[in-house]
Amino acid sequence: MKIANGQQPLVGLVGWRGMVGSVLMDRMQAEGDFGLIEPLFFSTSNAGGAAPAQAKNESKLQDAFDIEALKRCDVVITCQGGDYTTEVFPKLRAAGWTGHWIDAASTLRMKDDAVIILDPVNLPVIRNALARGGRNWIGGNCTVSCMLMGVGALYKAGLVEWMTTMTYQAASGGGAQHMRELLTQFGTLNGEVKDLLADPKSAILEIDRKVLAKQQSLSADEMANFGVPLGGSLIPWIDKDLGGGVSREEWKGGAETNKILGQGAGFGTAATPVDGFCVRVGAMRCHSQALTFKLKKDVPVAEIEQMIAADNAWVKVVPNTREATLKDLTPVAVTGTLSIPVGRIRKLAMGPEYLGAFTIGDQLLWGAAEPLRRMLRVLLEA
Ligand SMILES: NC(=O)C1=CN([C@@H]2O[C@H](COP(=O)(O)OP(=O)(O)OC[C@H]3O[C@@H](n4cnc5c(N)ncnc54)[C@H](OP(=O)(O)O)[C@@H]3O)[C@@H](O)[C@H]2O)C=CC1
Ligand SMILES: N[C@@H](CC(=O)OP(=O)(O)O)C(=O)O
Repeated sequence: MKIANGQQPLVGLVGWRGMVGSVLMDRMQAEGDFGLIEPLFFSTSNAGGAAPAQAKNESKLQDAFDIEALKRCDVVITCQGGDYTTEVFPKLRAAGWTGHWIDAASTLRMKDDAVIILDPVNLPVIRNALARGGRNWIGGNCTVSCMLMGVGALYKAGLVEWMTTMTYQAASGGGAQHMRELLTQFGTLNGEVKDLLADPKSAILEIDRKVLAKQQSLSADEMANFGVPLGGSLIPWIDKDLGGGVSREEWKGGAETNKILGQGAGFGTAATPVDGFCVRVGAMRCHSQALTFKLKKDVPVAEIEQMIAADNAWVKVVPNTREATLKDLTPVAVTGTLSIPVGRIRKLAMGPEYLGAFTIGDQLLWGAAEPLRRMLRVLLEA
């Protein structure tokens, strides 16, 4: 990125103190990104307040709705959410701003002039768009990004005829309040049967009955975010109802996977069918997925494992044994790391072209923050 007078590019950060934004700040700090930019911190609630320690010359928080302040930036990175993007982005472009917009929200993902960024998977798509003057870079859906970081190799090799993904998505996907609600529910349920649990002679069916009665009588406040109990249960619907029995999260699986791969928006002739069910479970911040592939030909499992393992620096093939699975293929093992384990890789009973796999990713890292900071690096190196 060429900046006049050899100065460092002015990078506006919006949403930096939220959950995704805090993970982004940590990663930018860890990777030395702040050494390469002049950060300008924005706020929707505290303009004029003190910017965080990473600030250099610009020590005051700017108003995130001030178009003139945003226009100063060479790059804006936002994790503030879709409502903010909907309100501010069109005004900023209408005001003639030609800088780069990097965004975690889904609002702009399917726009023709936006690229869904996941550079270990689609750097050629990103570079192509950059060469054609692209300016809008949008992080993908967390589930899709984590899935492609794991098994993108099979798509790159042109091996996938179709894929189903059955997801087990963490509470964090709904936001910070959802994580709190899940933990509060677990605490409430535990409190309900604490005495019985402490007594090894108590009847488990009595404990079960009391837990169910509590789950079924939670107050509206205790399930304000999920709408139903999640602790000790699950919710097989995520995001809006698109009609036809399809949830928006499920639709994103096909639409975004194909767009990331540069195969159109999921419905063209070049598109690979991707579909399945998205389920919220009581995990904290890792999304897990059971995948079924129909391959275009029979490829030996050892060859598939090699392809997956060689695809990028973060994917890790977990041997399909009970011991390795329990050790390395759980949300608890993956949380807080950039590692994308892919395990349970085996041919299914339906035939040699049917392949099963299970993968997990931290939905705040590869699922949200990491592709954003890596896109900034792509721009800085361009
Ligand atoms: N959560 C997720 O899993 C994913 C989220 N995204 C996208 O990122 C967006 C932001 O998500 P998320 O980070 O979870 O949202 P948060 O609610 O954690 O943060 C959003 C904003 O809320 C304001 N805020 C108000 N109170 C607080 C507080 N107590 N602590 C921190 N911030 C506060 C901050 O703005 P201010 O400083 O201006 O007051 C902050 O930037 C989503 O709307 C979505 O578009 C994308 C992928 C995954
Ligand atoms: N919908 C995801 C989280 C998310 O923010 O997705 P998106 O960026 O596609 O809106 C989940 O609930 O797990």
